[in-house]
Amino acid sequence: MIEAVGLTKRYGAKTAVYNLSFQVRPGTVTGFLGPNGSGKSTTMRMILGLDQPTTGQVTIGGYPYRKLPNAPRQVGALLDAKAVHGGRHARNHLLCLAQLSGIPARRVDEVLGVVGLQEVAKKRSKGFSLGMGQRLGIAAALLGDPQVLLFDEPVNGLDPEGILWVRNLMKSLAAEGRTVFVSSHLMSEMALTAEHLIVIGRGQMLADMSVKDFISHNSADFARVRVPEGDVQQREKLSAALSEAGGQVMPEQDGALRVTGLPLPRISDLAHGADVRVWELSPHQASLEEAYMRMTQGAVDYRSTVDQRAGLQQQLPPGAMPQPPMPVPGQGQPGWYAPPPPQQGGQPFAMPQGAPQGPPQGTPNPYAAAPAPEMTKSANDNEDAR
Ligand SMILES: Nc1ncnc2c1ncn2[C@@H]1O[C@H](COP(=O)(O)OP(=O)(O)OP(=O)(O)O)[C@@H](O)[C@H]1O
Repeated sequence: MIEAVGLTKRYGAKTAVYNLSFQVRPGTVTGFLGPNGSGKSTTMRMILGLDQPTTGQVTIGGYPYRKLPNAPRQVGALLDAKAVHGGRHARNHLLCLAQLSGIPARRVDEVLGVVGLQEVAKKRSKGFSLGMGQRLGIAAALLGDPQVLLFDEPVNGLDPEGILWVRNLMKSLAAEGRTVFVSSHLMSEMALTAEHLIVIGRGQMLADMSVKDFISHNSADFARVRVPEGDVQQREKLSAALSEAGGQVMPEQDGALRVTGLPLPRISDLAHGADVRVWELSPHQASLEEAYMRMTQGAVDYRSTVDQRAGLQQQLPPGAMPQPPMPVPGQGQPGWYAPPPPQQGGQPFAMPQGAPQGPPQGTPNPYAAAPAPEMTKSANDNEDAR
């Protein structure tokens, strides 16, 4: 099991990870989600002892990585698929790693088979495609047959078949009782791969719950109702009738109304009662990706100016109220999104039991005063910070 308690990492003035507490349990795939720059890689580096936490701690099986007996046999990781000696054959690369960790050479051929690189085992890795590089990185992670596996964005650059392969590999590793921690910024992919989710934004915990709970909390049913095109009066009349009956009504980009809190037959009756002609009345479910985007909306560091100016996010019809962004815990933003109450096995915005609930004493929350940056950051800022 991986356990983080109050994990915080600062690089100078930049706080990459703030007060993260979570557990990653064996026997399941745990997805680690967050937008670009949210602190996933930094967290993984701290788990692997490649970066020292500023405060807090993270352990694997009760030990910090650097104190873990026979670490390469216990923990395998794919952090950066490009971090290989490009001049070496794939097999030689793995052989070097195996020798360093006292792993027998036959295991190299085994893992080359597992990742499907036998045919190119004697090719130099600098000629590898991104997908082949990912496979080689996964092979390296599997070398020591470890019980704990960390994969940072393992499906990057893979084609659909490769993505399916990674998905099944992660699941089978977990089914063997291993601890599998996989980072991604794609909710849709994680929903298919993981059983448990840890979602962070700007280095802070946004959700720690099972995928099942995430789905039931976030994919609310709603109805879409459409009146004859351009008939604003009819639409307003219907909207008023539905609201009066206790429905929540939101105008959509294309002029339809999104209604929650009322069953379809009731909506139909209310429209009939209000003498409004309906062109469409259909049931829908908000997608998980949508829920994830909403959850991390206030915690995105890098956003296109085109996105902001032209409003690539859904354009609302005249008169509609835009939704304020999702508050990041500790940022003190007013929020419309009330996380649902904790349920069995699910703790939105929660810390695992026994972990500190607030920031460590004497550690001010670096996000408390800083509002979410409105301006676009360039990728160079990111590089400079490094
Ligand atoms: N060595 C470093 N020095 C300074 N800042 C850093 C360093 N490493 C990371 N950061 C900053 O910390 C923040 C978190 O970065 P990190 O790479 O952990 O995020 P991430 O969630 O893995 O992002 P991505 O999905 O883009 O890989 C970023 O703002 C990044 O610029």
